[in-house]
Amino acid sequence: MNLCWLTESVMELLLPILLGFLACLVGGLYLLGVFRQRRPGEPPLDKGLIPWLGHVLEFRRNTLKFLERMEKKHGDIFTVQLGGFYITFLQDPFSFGGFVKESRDKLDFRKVALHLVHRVFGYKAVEGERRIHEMSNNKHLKGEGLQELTQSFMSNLQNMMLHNIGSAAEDRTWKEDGLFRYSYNVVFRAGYLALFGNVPPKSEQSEEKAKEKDRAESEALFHEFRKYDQLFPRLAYGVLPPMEKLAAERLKTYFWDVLSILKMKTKDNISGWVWDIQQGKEEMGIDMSMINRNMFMLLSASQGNTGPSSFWLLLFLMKHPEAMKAVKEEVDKVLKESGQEVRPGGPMVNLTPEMLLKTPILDSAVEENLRLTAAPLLTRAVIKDMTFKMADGREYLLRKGDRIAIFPFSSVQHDPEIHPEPHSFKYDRFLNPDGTKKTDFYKAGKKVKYYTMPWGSGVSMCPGRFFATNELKQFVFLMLVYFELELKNPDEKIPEIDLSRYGFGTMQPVRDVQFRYKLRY
Ligand code: HEM
Repeated sequence: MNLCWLTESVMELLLPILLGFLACLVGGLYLLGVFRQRRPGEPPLDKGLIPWLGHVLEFRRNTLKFLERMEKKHGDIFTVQLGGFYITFLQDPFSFGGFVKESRDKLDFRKVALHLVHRVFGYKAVEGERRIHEMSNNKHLKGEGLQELTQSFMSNLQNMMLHNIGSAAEDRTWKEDGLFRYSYNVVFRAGYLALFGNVPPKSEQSEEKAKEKDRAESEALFHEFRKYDQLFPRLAYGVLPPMEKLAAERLKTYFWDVLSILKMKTKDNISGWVWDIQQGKEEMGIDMSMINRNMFMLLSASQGNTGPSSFWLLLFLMKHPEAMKAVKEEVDKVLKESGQEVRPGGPMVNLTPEMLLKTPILDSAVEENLRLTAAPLLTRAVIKDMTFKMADGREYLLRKGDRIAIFPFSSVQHDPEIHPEPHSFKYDRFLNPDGTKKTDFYKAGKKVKYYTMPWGSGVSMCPGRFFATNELKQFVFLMLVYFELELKNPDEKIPEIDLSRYGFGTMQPVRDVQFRYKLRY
């Protein structure tokens, strides 16, 4: 009798614990994705062998190869498990319209972006702030605002590239540098100064001193930025080891301080783009420390891709003499028509926004360069259960809480049907025989609307694309009109790309390439 009572009491005590344990186990298995099955009407599901992680290791190792493998296995739409997320990849470019144009209440870009910017920049976005960005983007990264910014980039570029040219005999000797280091350094610093402002001169005589300070401060900033840049992909994936996590925290604090509102308000020539965003946020009552973090985001978005892109562009031109010849002839012609020339002791060449409109060959080379090296992953959160319609009429169910993504680098930019010999740099790929811009590209006999997407598309399309294009063109233009360039080893192969950066914009090389330059005249 007593024993029975004891057993009953123990059971009474244990049952809730057992049930709790069971619930945790089921919940845990659920989170690990063990119960997830493909439902009728959904795209093929591939969870991978490792619970919760799914395919994330292979995906991170080489996104391009992984997606090619999945496409071969499942076709042009499939869902894979990646670190706890279920992401549907859409590989059919004809169906991109449904991704790009779908309303925000079904497919939302913001949700994905907010998660990333919090992890990478420590920034928490505030309801209603997007309007401030949109207004500033429209006013300062297009039209007249863009012209002003382009002009400001030009004078800062001259300061970075040409400050030490004079009549010294040294100018006529070859200088050697790493092409990646040189291009990224110069374009980053000129872009940063154009957007975030210059050190103000204290008197007439000290203008040169102020320029010198601009060079020194921007050099220090670039140095720290490169450290952050190298941590970036692993920081974004949340896989930094503890020591590097500490280093990333230290770097974040450095940038929040250097780019802080207080420091910035001591500068001259702050761009309208940065100023309006900062003012708009102050007026909204957003905390100063958050605005400082936002400034770091703007620095990273605006400077993280343009420098690496300028490196690839110069390298491709140097490796392809026929392209170099065509671009050189074009820039020399535009310079001559503007009535300017490069001569010893003469005024610096000023490349105006009007001159930048007269370079179709360089435009095509820039576009081709981005096709080969810009590899963003475009992702949207699925906000509610929905049906996704493919261009050929197939329909697939997408689940609330999942994500959908496109990786145009593989699905269009390297598709041999759309771009024959997709791994080759063909400077005139985006030129019609009559010299106008080529926009007609075909797959299976049908015209492809999204034939290259270095800037993303739709709501999240890069607002800085016109400025970035101008920056690339200005940099190459000055390099070609002022300098003779050559690779230290003309037979050197184009370096492989660092695969860990797939998905984060412009790719970087695994190693630098040495080059030499000296004044042309
Ligand atoms: C070659 C240079 C550049 C490339 C390849 C590039 C590419 C991109 C891409 C692919 C995205 C969005 C991707 C997505 O949908 O998630 C983006 C976003 C952005 N870019 Fe750029 N970009 C470049 C230069 C610039 C410059 C110079 C600026 C500013 C002056 C800039 C400002 C931004 C901003 C603010 C965003 C975020 C937009 C948003 O939140 O909606 N970018 N960029």
